[in-house]
Amino acid sequence: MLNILVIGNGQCGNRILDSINRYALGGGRSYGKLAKFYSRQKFKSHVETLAFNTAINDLKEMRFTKAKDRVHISHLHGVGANRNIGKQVFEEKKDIIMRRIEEPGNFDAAFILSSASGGTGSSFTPLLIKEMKKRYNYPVYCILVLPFREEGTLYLQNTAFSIRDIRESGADGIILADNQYLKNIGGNIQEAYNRINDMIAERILFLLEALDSEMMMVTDLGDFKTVMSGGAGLATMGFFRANKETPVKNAIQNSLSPTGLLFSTNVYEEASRAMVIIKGDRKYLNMDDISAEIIKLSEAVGQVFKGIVVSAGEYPQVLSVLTLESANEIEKLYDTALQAIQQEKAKKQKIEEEAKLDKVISRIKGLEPEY
Ligand SMILES: Nc1nc2c(ncn2[C@@H]2O[C@H](COP(=O)(O)OP(=O)(O)OP(=O)(O)O)[C@@H](O)[C@H]2O)c(=O)[nH]1
Repeated sequence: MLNILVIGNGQCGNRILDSINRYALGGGRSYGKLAKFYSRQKFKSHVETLAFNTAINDLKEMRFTKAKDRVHISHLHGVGANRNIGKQVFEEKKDIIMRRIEEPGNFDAAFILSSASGGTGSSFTPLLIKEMKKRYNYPVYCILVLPFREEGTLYLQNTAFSIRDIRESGADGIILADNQYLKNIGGNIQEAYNRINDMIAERILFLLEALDSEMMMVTDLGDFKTVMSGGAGLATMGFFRANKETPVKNAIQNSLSPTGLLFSTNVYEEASRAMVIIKGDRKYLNMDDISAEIIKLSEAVGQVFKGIVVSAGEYPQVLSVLTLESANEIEKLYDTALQAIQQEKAKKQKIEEEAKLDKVISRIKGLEPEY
């Protein structure tokens, strides 16, 4: 049995973690009130979850995560998208945070969930990973949510710097989910968040379950590590749940297409290594079709690990994990972020100039005009 630690940092990270716990408790949102009392989760692995936040209200909003797993790192009501303050708070409260991570014992792997663009999550995450990599020798993966591009200059510049910081933190890989890419999901903003969070949660839970399953064709944590160590340190995930009419080869294709992916990429051009896990009843798993799809992918990508989990009565479900050697979308995001940084810099200069003007004007302080 695998020992897994899942941490959610900041509001976005907390909410995705809560969605994971909701699924693990059996689904429906109405389960929430009971979570605090009947917190027996249906994880196959031994999974510990922890939520960190500077804003107590974000932690209170969680409904499916045990109260003892929600850790308030007190600092006003959040750090207001300021990563410098976030970093300072982390350093001040590092001992409390690391003690909480230490408590449940050792792990086989950890996953840290966060937005790239807010203040708390995006500043805590790289520092936390750095600290964990210093102390423990298990892999630490980050699941990073990119902002809607119209959310403003501060969020864009935070994204550019937090991706850089996480890459430099020693993280064993960054799995990207992009709000902008997933925004067509429909509904108002809260519904869109919930659905995006559920998509991420579903993929993580499927991955954890599969890595801890008896497989007909085996992929394990070792293969996952190999996949994640490929490419440029960035990855994404795809998933597709077939119905009776969907042949398994279409389910595989869909998990690799915009229908299933969490981030905009052409996997046949940008992926560097992949893992494809297929679960379902034997009668739906046509091995020739599966092999043909995997060969097609490995001809484009290079190394593809294939796992098959037999599950009686189920239509095929396919999870793909892909590391990327290039990411056109990230290049575009950095172009926009660069403009945002320059805009913020120009604004600051203007404020400084105005301050100079204040000084000039203050020279007549206490004086009256003489006529
Ligand atoms: N997918 C998804 N994105 C979210 C959610 N909540 C916030 N975000 C995104 O996260 C970014 C803001 O980061 P937050 O996680 O709210 O910020 P924080 O880490 O709590 O930091 P501060 O509030 O500044 O202290 C924005 O780009 C939002 O679009 C959510 O529930 N789901």
